[in-house]
Amino acid sequence: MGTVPFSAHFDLLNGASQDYEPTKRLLSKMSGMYEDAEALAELVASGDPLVYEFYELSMPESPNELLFGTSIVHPGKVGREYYMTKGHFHTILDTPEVYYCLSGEGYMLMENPEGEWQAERFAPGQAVYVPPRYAHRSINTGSVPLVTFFVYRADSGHDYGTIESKGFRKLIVEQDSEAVIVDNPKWEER
Ligand SMILES: O=P(O)(O)OC[C@H]1O[C@](O)(CO)[C@@H](O)[C@@H]1O
Ligand SMILES: [Fe+2]
Repeated sequence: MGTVPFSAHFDLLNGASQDYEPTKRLLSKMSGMYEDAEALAELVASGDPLVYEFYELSMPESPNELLFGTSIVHPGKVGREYYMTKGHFHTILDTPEVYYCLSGEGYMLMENPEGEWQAERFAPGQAVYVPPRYAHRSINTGSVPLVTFFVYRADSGHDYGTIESKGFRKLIVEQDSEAVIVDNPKWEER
């Protein structure tokens, strides 16, 4: 027996769902993921801000099912680096994902184990395809929440370990009031 048809509501502007509870990621849950450890410690000590949250459905972990929901990355920076998600590879590396931007602005930063990388722009109405094998991280470069709707194969799984230990090859930072993509100075060392 498979799942039964259903529908769910997600607000077009803020991504919130009346039907589900969000998972919240506070900055303290991301230590080591931003380049400026001192700025991170100060922010955590002065209130531990909410960096992002997501509404994700619970589905059977089957290749015949899809998982979907909304992701909300709040505006802000840690040092010069914009608020972002942890980012992950899928445990089943060959599974892709689609993100559709509902509101806000930013980037989807992607890289594969072969070292190819790309940053695709998020703006309302813009869909981003994350191909198989690409780690992905949403980054909010704007001043309002970045809201996206995502869909992926329900058995894909999340592999956070690689990104937690090595980071991404690139960072998106504010320089002269602009969002720019720079090399991650710590990437080679680890
Ligand atoms: O899993 P991360 O990297 O913390 O990012 C969260 C977002 O990515 C997803 O895992 C989907 O890829 C969602 O659950 C959530 O919106
Ligand atoms: Fe994903």
